[in-house]
Amino acid sequence: GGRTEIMKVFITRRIPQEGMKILSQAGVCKVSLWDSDEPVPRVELLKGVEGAHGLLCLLSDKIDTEVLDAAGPNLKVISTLSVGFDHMAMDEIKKRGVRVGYTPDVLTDATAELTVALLLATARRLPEGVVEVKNGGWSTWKPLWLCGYGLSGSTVGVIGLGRIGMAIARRLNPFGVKRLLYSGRTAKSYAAEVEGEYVPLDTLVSESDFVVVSCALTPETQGLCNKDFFSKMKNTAVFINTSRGAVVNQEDLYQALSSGQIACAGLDVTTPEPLPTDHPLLTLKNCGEYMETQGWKPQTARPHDAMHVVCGCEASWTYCQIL
Ligand SMILES: O=C(O)C(=O)CO
Repeated sequence: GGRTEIMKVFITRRIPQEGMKILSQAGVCKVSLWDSDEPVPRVELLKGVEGAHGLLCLLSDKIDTEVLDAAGPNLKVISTLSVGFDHMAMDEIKKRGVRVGYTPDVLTDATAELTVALLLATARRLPEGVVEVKNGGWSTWKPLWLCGYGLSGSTVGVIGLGRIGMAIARRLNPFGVKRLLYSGRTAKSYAAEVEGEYVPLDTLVSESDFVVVSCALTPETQGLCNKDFFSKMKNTAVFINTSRGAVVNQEDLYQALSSGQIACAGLDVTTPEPLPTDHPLLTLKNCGEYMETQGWKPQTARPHDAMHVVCGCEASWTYCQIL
């Protein structure tokens, strides 16, 4: 047999043993890694990739021209342990003939479950309820206190009906959603399964009671949710983002929440992540990164919503029927 060229592989974080085993059993890799649960510092990344044939990176590593230059001409393949790949300069990587691997689908169910959890928690004001139970704010049951927003009979708008958007739509529909709108670059044939209506973004934003962002971060979606966007939303609308922080202009979101332009927001993603603990968004009761509103106005709740109170064990109350 011929000589086997030894491939230098740099890994930017401590990864599961199974992954390390695959690389070592291949018998052709000389692996070095940043052996920590914390992101590799930039200088160490630049040093670590030097002469590497392969790079295994994470979301937190910006893979740009500088990193590619530092790696040099050996570099053949980059794998990212992530679903998103907005942290990588794809054009530059392709130009250099470097192949890219990623891990689509591993987080589809998890992200969809998290999105539903975040949506329900935000709309039903769970974190606020927990705080009120613990701090004694819950004095007695009050019909108009901590009113929330209901999915039943609502219009849900999904921005980006990809794998994750579809998984979210499938899970939300059984809650009695009346209309499922979606927007994106193209209409999707598979949207029929969730009775999704392909609409222009403006229509989605102005007609939805829940706006769910599940698109990729691209130059087109960067800062998509801005002042203009929030100004078109209903005052009673709930905003949920589980995509990327940079899809949202956070100053504009803060204004929309603090002025009562929109009802509340649940954020799984922010810029930066996590937000500094003194960030204005974290001062709002109507913003969950979980965060609900100083600007909350019971009179803006739709009638059936005023009938639902979430606080401690008290889950709901409906109009009395005459028996
Ligand atoms: O894998 C990704 O893209 C993620 O956002 C993980 O949180």
